[in-house]
Amino acid sequence: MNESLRLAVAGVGGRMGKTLIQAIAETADLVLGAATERPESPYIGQDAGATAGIGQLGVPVVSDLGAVCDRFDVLIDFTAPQATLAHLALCRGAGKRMVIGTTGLDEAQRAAIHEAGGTIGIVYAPNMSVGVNLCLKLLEIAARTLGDTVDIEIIEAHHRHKVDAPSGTALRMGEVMAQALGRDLRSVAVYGREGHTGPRARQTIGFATLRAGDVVGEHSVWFASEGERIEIAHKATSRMTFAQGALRAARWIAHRTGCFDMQDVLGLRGVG
Ligand SMILES: NC(=O)C1=CN([C@@H]2O[C@H](COP(=O)(O)OP(=O)(O)OC[C@H]3O[C@@H](n4cnc5c(N)ncnc54)[C@H](OP(=O)(O)O)[C@@H]3O)[C@@H](O)[C@H]2O)C=CC1
Ligand SMILES: O=C(O)C1=N[C@H](C(=O)O)C[C@H](O)C1
Repeated sequence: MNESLRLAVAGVGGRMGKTLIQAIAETADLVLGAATERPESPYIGQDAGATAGIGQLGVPVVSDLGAVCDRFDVLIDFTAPQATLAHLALCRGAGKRMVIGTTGLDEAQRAAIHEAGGTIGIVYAPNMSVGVNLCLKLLEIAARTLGDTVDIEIIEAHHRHKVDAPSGTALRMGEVMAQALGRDLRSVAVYGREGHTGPRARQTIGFATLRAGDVVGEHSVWFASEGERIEIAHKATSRMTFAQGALRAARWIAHRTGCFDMQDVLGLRGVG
């Protein structure tokens, strides 16, 4: 009989951390081996199941990931950039695989993750939902087909607690479309407009950010020309969709080395 894949979840007190604990507890082939939080967190010492509101799982929340490295095979990390980088160093040293969902990382931090893929297996994606990853493929095809005949605008909305903007997903959407169009996102991105902006330049890719209430995550891309507009949109209504994607990624990376994203996990790379 196959042994269960042992997972660790970092940031169990967070919105995604709690959802991940619930998802793992409902899954037969995966087992929670370790759970972490910040040293100052009130959840330290509590049972991870209690933290997630599902009763006892027999896994205490600890602050030192290094001390529990022998209890898991894959770490799932939806925390914050600095925490993720610290966890990356530990997992690299201990030869543990990672699924990273944290957004808001700078270029150097992203490069460090890709570099660690030379040693361990990592799935790193700003959005783990199947729907969003399918949308990324549709956006690539739409951008390639419509080319310079349309204005492209990305609109995203999230809950009031989100700390980074634009969302990691919106930025990835911009990267995918810029690449399909042979543009460099760093030179064509426009992050909001104010005052006398002048008319819009065709090559630009605009970003608009909304933060309000409890919105889980919504992304919509406009391809607009004179006389018509195409919209490709995705609305997440439950964080469980991200958690299920992360578990799928954990199973997929369990026996691989290298840095991948959800396009690889879902077999979408090179499609279209
Ligand atoms: N890729 C994807 O599909 C998705 C990505 N995300 C991203 O995931 C990240 C987390 O989102 P969300 O759950 O909403 O955020 P939360 O702020 O609710 O959760 C993050 C948790 O990580 C904890 N944390 C911070 N530092 C450490 C540390 N050193 N060790 C352990 N835990 C730590 C935080 O503790 P404290 O609050 O005490 O600081 C908090 O409990 C964000 O970057 C978000 O954009 C979110 C959803 C989907
Ligand atoms: O912070 C969130 O909540 C989310 N963050 C991700 C992002 O920045 O793209 C993904 C998802 O939309 C939810």
